[in-house]
Amino acid sequence: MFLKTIGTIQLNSSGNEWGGCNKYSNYSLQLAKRSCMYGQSKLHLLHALSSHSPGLYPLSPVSQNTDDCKNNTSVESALILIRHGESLWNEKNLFTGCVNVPLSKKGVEEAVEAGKRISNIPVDMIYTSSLIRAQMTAMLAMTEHRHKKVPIIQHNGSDRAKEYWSQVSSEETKRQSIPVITAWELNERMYGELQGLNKQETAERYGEEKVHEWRRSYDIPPPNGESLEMCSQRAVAYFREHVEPQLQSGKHVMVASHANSLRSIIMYLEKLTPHEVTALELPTGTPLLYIYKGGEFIRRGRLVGSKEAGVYAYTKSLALYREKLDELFQ
Ligand SMILES: O=C(O)[C@@H](CO)OP(=O)(O)O
Repeated sequence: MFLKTIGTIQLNSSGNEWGGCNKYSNYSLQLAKRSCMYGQSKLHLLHALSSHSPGLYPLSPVSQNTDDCKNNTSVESALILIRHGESLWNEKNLFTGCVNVPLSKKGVEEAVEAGKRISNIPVDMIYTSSLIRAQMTAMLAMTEHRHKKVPIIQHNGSDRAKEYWSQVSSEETKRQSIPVITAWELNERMYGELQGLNKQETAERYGEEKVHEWRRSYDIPPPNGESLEMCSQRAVAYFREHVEPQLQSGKHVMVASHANSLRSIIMYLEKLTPHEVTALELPTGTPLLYIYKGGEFIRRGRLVGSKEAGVYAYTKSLALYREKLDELFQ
């Protein structure tokens, strides 16, 4: 039912005007253009694109007044959600959960392909789970981004690691970087005693219905594992506490995560019921784009589609961003 809903979404390219931080960005671009006219290098234009969101790196504190931020309809930011590409255990049809399995060759190709689809969408910050398949996906996708910023995984082992090991001493290098935050809260649901078992064999042993219940019901956990509801309690809480404030401050964010952690986040974004979420399936390596504005998340484009244009309907501001990339990197 959910997929059907997605399929009927009306694509609208004449959408929302970008404001807030993006006005800042447009202003920077105008300044940069003027600098170019006066014979200075294209580097200025690059600076302007880099400062799309001011105070990007190190992470700037966002407003404490969440209600003000939420209601601020002049701020509009992009949120990309992406499930990792196929992993070596997806390939073997094994329950994976929190086991830290890398991408398969096909998964690597899916991540690169996903990167092409989002290559014209601004990305200021990346959040991934602590699992390598999500991190590989994000890193590989960013190799295709036209802006060519460098994603830098932030150390998070200790306060010293956070503050000292991740230091970068050049402002220009910082501007050309994208901070990547890893969080265990975005990990795949813990599949308990099913981890490492073959999905088909498990269905034959316990019955299709039981296994489907473990895999897709909202509140029934697999043996000694997490239900979607339990997974959602940590993943959605993390999203609300860490990702949403960045969007509210005008930053464009990509979240690379997993089938079930993302199902729970999408359930929250789209206000799905526990019944509706049971029908939500996310293919590997397929990015989804949302626009955040005035406390609302608006999905742009469809869940499936082989071409960038088929996946995303650009807002005016996204189109402007793309135009500037064209100018820079033709
Ligand atoms: O094995 C897993 O970790 C997940 C995602 O691949 O499987 P399922 O589709 O059963 O939620």
